[in-house]
Amino acid sequence: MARDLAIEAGQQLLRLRVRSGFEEPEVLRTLGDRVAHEFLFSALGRLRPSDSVLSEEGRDDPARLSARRVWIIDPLDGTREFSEEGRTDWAVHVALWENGVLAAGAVSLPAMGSTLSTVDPPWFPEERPAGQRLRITTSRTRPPEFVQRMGTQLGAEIMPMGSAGAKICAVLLGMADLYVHAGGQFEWDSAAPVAVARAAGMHTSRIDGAELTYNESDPTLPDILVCRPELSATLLASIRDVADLDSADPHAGG
Ligand SMILES: Nc1ncnc2c1ncn2[C@@H]1O[C@H](COP(=O)(O)O)[C@@H](OP(=O)(O)O)[C@H]1O
Ligand SMILES: [Mg+2]
Repeated sequence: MARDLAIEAGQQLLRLRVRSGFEEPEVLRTLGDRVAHEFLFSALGRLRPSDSVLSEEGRDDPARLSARRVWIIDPLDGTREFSEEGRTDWAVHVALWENGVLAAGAVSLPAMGSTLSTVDPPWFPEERPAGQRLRITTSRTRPPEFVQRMGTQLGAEIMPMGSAGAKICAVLLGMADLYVHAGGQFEWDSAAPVAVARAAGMHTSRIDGAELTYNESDPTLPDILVCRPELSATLLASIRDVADLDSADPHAGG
């Protein structure tokens, strides 16, 4: 169901882009957030009336804190990129949190014509090609301040991209080796792609190695590392070297 809903919301967003054009990016961004949220929120209300919903675009209903099942959705992740003609790095995220764990999730990448989900998580090759440089994907507009130092230390290539979901899918599809973010983010930015990444066997954690947890009373989740499992120890050590983890402000936004 998460996958079907993410696909349908994505189709609506593609049609909206065609109808509106790109002359007024701010209007397109506002409409995109609203159209996708309204579709998902009403579909979940109809299909799963007893469940709670935590959405980037909705009011935070405190009932979710005592609910057994909570849908954590980002109706349009990569809103900025959605409003730029020709860009494909935006996504729809639908995740189900159940009794403390992410039970299911789907990320649709409508402009790429693809959807990744926990139903059939992508397979990734057991080994990276020998001698290949590491590829770090990170935010186009708000990369962590330490990412250039990390790249230098690891001799890695930096691949800026929009949307947390699109970046995690890039790692899952072998287009990048890791996604790192710090400085601010929310549960809806990562819940669905992290569900898929875990199902595929990827490492997912905070940048200090702590577990990512969802449906917390404060939905901020400011930093994340997603990578191939065999890289996690090296990457967490590199982040410890180049980032000032003690001064990281968990409530930084922007
Ligand atoms: N410093 C920050 N504070 C709050 N949210 C942030 C952030 N940096 C990134 N994000 C959010 O994380 C998502 C991916 O960001 P990016 O494209 O820069 O990698 C975006 O979601 P939305 O597009 O749903 O708003 C963006 O708003
Ligand atoms: Mg988002």
